[in-house]
Amino acid sequence: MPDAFPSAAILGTGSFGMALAVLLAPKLSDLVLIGRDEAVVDSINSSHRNPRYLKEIVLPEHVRASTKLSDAAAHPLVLFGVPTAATRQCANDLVGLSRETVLLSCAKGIERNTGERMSEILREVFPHNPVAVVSGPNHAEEIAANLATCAVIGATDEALARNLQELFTAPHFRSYTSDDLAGIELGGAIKNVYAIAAGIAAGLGLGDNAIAALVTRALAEMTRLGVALGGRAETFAGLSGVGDLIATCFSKHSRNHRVGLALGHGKSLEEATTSLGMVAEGVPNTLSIHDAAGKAGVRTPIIDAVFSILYQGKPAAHAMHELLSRDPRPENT
Ligand SMILES: NC(=O)C1=CN([C@@H]2O[C@H](COP(=O)(O)OP(=O)(O)OC[C@H]3O[C@@H](n4cnc5c(N)ncnc54)[C@H](OP(=O)(O)O)[C@@H]3O)[C@@H](O)[C@H]2O)C=CC1
Ligand SMILES: O=C(CO)COP(=O)(O)O
Repeated sequence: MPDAFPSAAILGTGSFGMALAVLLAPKLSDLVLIGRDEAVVDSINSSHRNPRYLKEIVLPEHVRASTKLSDAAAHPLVLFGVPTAATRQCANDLVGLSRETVLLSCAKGIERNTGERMSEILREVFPHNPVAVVSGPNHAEEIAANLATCAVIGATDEALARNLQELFTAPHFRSYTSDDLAGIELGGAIKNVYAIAAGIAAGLGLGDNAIAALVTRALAEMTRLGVALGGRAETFAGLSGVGDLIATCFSKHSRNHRVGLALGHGKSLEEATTSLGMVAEGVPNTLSIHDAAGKAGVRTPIIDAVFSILYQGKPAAHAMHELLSRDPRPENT
C-alpha cells in the first residue's frame, strides 16, 4: 500500500518545527519547513542547521526550507508548528490547498479572543479539509535528540488517525490514537499554566512535597475545567493530560517552567519572557484559559493564582500562601 503521506510541509522553523522535521524526515521523501525568517531559511538550505533554534541539530539533507507559505500547497500534509497566537493568521494566508490536504495542529494553547482550540480555527478556515491534532510529553530538545517518547494523535476519522499514527511511529517514538480532540488540545493548553505555577513554586524554594501537591491538584483542576470545556475525563489521565503536565512541570527544557522559576526568583514577567527568546504559551494562555474558566463557571484556584501573579502584580509568595490558606474541602470535589 502506498504511504498516505509521502511528503509534508511544516509551518514554523522554531524549536518544535525543527524537532518534527528530525522525527518525520526519515519517513518522507520531501519535507519543507516554512518560516518567516530568511536567515533561518537560508541557513537550513545551505548548512542544514537553524542558527536560532536547536542550533546543534543537523537536519537530514532532503529537508528544505522556504519563506513561501504557498509551497505548502504541494504536500498532502501540512503541520502547524507556529505558536497559537499565529495559527489563525498563518491559516488565513495559506491559500491554494486542495480539499484533501490534511491539516495537523501541533501547537498548545487556545485563542486569546475567542477561546477556540486550534483545530476549531483550522476547521473554520478550511471547512472541507481533514483536521487532526498531536500532543503529549514532547519536548523538542529530546525529540530532536532521538530520545524516546509517546504522543497521542487526535482525529475523528479512524483511517486518518491510523495513517498519522503510522507516520508518527519510529523506533524511539510511539503514538496512540483518540477521537477526543477537545480533551487532547485542552490538556496541552492548560498544562502550560501549571508549568508556570510549578516553576514559581520551585523558584520560591518550596520543597518536593509542595510541588507534588501542586501538580496533583493541578491535574484535578485541569480535568474539571477540561471536561466543562468539552474534553473527556479519561483524556486528561492520558499522554496529553497528566503525561505532558509531568513533562513540563518537572523539566529543565520547559520554557513555561523557566518563566515560572524566574518569577519565583523575583524577576518581572517582562524580564522572564525576554530572556527566554522562545514562546512560552502559558503566558498568553493564562489570560485565555482564565477567561474560559470564568465563562464556564469553573473553580480554578491555581489558574487564578498564576493570573494574579502574571497580570495583577500579586507577589508570588503571597499568591502561593493564599492557595494554601483557602477554606478546607474534601479531596474529590
Ligand atoms: N518546543 C517544544 O518542546 C514544543 C512546542 N510545542 C508547541 O509548538 C508551538 C510552537 O512552539 P515552538 O516551536 O517551541 O516555539 P519557538 O519559540 O521555538 O518558535 C516559534 C516559531 O514560530 C514562528 N512564529 C512566531 N510567531 C509567528 C507569526 N506570527 N507568524 C509566523 N511564524 C511565527 C517563529 O518565527 P521567528 O523565529 O521568526 O520568530 C518560530 O519559527 C507552541 O504552541 C508550543 O506550545 C508543542 C510541543 C513541544
Ligand atoms: O509542550 C511541551 C513539551 O511537551 C513544551 O513545553 P514548554 O513550551 O513549556 O517548553
